[in-house]
Formats: sequence, structure tokens, C-alpha cells
Amino acid sequence: MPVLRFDTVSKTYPGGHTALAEVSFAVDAGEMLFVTGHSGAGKSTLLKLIQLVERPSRGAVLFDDRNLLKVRSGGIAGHRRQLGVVYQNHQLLMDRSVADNVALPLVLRGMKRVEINKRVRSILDKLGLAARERALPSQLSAGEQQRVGIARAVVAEPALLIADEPTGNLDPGLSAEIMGLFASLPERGTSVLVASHDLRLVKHMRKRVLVLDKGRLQDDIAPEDLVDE
Ligand SMILES: Nc1ncnc2c1ncn2[C@@H]1O[C@H](COP(=O)(O)OP(=O)(O)OP(=O)(O)O)[C@@H](O)[C@H]1O
Repeated sequence: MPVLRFDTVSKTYPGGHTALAEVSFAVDAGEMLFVTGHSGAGKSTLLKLIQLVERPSRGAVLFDDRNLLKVRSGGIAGHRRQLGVVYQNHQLLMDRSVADNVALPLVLRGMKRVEINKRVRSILDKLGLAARERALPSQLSAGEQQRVGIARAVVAEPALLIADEPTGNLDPGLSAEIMGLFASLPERGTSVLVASHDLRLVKHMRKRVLVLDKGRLQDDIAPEDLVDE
């Protein structure tokens, strides 16, 4: 069963600009894929519809077979707890330690402290951050900060991880490293959807690629059909 499905989704913003036009695709549980396209193609809009930051003008977005149109304002926070989100500029709390930042989604869920500590330690270990758990974000390198952002996004084991230009501020070496971390997540059952305009990096990852062009889904490329430049 797909974890996410777009069924002929269109989004026209107030003012009349159509950011997405009749977009359809499905994401399986444990699948990783990219959405790419020029600036303004509609990548961020697509991710906003999944997070219920925006609503479709036409068509339906289904998450775990549930039509998100049926989620009322009171249910939005609950819906978002099923998602992990990684931002370009990580949005860490700068006055809290690495461990506290990563613990936040679990604290918000009311989890017991012992369980929180166990999970935080385990994910920090996996992402190579164990030695930095007491550090403040400002004491970390850009790549480490982004890894903390990823740890925080996946610590609650979301069904779907979404990331909007997660390597935008990083050099090519670090970008490849961060993408490698994303690629390791589906093994843990999390589906991963990454928006990126970095075509070289996207092709290098050899995953399925959705190509948006002026809001239309121009292509849906299987990994085996990708060609190197
Ligand atoms: N809130 C809004 N109101 C009106 N128009 C918007 C709004 N948000 C986005 N748009 C327009 O919709 C189109 C798609 O924007 P979107 O941010 O989804 O593109 P994108 O592919 O993520 O671009 P980028 O790579 O530059 O971030 C753009 O033309 C943008 O100007």
C-alpha cells in the first residue's frame, strides 16, 4: 500500500498562479525518491500540501490512504507528527544541546524520559553524532548541524520523511554524505521524499526522480533509466 498518493492534484494560489497542475504519483512504504525541477516549478508547494501548510485546489492528497482534505484544523498537528521534516537551514534551537534538539519530537509526544534517552542515543549513534550530544548547535560544523536536523526528523520513526533542498548550504562532499544518510533510512521503514534542484546529486543517488516543469509532472524516472551526464 502506498504511504502517499497524489491524485490529479492542482494548486492555484490566491492571485491566480497555478503552482501545480494535475499531478499524480504514489510513494510506496520504504521507498526513496526525489522531486526536481527549475526554481518555481512547484517543488515546495508539493511538500507544503503533504504537510497541510497548503490545501489542493483540485484533486486529492492521500496519506496512509486517508484523504487529507478530511483533516480539519484541529487534526493538523496530529497529521504532522506522522511526518519527519528536514529543512535547508535545519532550524535547530540554538540555546539547546544536540541531545535536547533531537529529543524534542519525543518530548512533544509525552514519551517517558528513559525511553527518550534511549532513542536519542541510538539515533545519534547511527548518525555519527554520539560524541557531540552535549554540544550546542553553534559549536558544530554545517554538516553536523544538518545531521542533527535529520536525527530530529527521524527520531520518532515517521512513516514519511520530507526534505526541501536539504543540502542547499553544504559543499558537494557533505551533500553526498547527507544524501547517503537519507538513502539509508528506507531500510528502517521510513519513506523519503527529497526536493532538490541539484541534478548532478540527484542522478548520482540512483533513485526514482519526479520532474516538475511549471507545475506539471513532466517525468517520473525509474532508477535504472537514469543516465549520467
Ligand atoms: N503563497 C504563495 N502565493 C502565491 N504564489 C505562490 C505562493 N507560493 C508559491 N507561489 C508561486 O508558485 C510557484 C511554485 O512555487 P514553489 O515554491 O512551489 O516552487 P519551487 O519549485 O519550490 O521553487 P524553488 O526551487 O525556487 O524553491 C512559483 O511561481 C511561486 O512564485
